[in-house]
Amino acid sequence: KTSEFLNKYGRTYVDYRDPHNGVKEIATELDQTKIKIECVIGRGRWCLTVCRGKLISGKTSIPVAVKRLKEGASLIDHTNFLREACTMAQFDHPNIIQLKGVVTKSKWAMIITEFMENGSLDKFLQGKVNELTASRLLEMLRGIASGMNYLSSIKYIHRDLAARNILVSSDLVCKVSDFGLSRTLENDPQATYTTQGGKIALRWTAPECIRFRQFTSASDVWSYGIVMWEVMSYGEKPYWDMSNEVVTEVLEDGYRLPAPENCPVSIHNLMLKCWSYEAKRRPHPIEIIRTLDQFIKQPNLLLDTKSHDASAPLLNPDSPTSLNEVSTLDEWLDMVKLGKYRRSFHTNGINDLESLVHIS
Ligand SMILES: Cc1ccc(-c2c(C)sc(NC(=O)CCCC(=O)O)c2C(N)=O)cc1C
Repeated sequence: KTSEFLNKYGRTYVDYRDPHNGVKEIATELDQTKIKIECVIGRGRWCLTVCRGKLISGKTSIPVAVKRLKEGASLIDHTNFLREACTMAQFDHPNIIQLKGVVTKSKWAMIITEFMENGSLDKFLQGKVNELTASRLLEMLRGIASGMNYLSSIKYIHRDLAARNILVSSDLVCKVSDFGLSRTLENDPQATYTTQGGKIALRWTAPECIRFRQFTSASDVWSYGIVMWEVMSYGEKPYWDMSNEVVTEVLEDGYRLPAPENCPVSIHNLMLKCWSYEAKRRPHPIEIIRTLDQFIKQPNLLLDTKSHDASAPLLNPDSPTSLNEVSTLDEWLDMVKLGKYRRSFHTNGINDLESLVHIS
């Protein structure tokens, strides 16, 4: 059905304005009696649950995940819910979560997908700190880049690429998830309101989206760069406990996240390219795939100097940072234009050059 649809409409994505009708056209209506719910694995808003279950077909059954929406849910919840199904039904790629079908003819509306045993990527990595090889991490990143490239090829802009919205299968294949909702970001706990009233996950969002709401596939590439940083730092929170205001300021001043601990400089350089202020200077997803393929096939290319400490201050790749040229911390802060963050350094116990040298 999906391939017919995409052939009929070409490789472009269709944004269903009325998913209540669209879902019948594009998604497979499953027989509710063939879905056996086993347990709840997650809860969204009061009306939404995510369950593990089995989809029975003939004598066999396959593990599935089931998002269920209660009958009493609002029209907006129902519309968002079915929009996610309409969106997923149009995708067909190994790194995009696969829709098995929907149930719309019961008191619970359901979206049924493949079961992703290892759950969300951020939590998976937080439980595996320093346990995965660099090539495994790069393979995961390559899969996500491949999924992002596919979305870009059918003109779908995700708007909320983040490790929390990537799912991990039992064999560690990463798949992009969380569609439909990314139109509104309503349910993303990391999303906050901008001064103009929009809702975005600021730490993952390109500057032009924050300032002008200009979401494009190039702004998805910025978010992908943050996902790269999350993966290489095993699920660390981007910009740590810096406030959203300070994050916005440091980015405008040209600062970027430093390389995570043990992250090869060449991988960090790829992140920095994804964080080019100008959208047109960011790499196309296909370039990202080719670069990662090179590093996976020739790991010796990664034997460049590794970053030795994750707590180094945010990098401004264009400014001098030599400590030989100053005699006090305040002089150094002014030299690297970090004077306005003096308080943050002091509250974090960095009061003199000695303590600064220690962290860097
Ligand atoms: C439409 C859709 C999108 C995503 C999912 C989904 C989650 C939101 S979370 C999870 N899988 C896990 O968390 C695995 C947990 C393992 C365990 O605790 O036993 C999935 C998923 N697809 O597997 C679900 C749907 C329906």
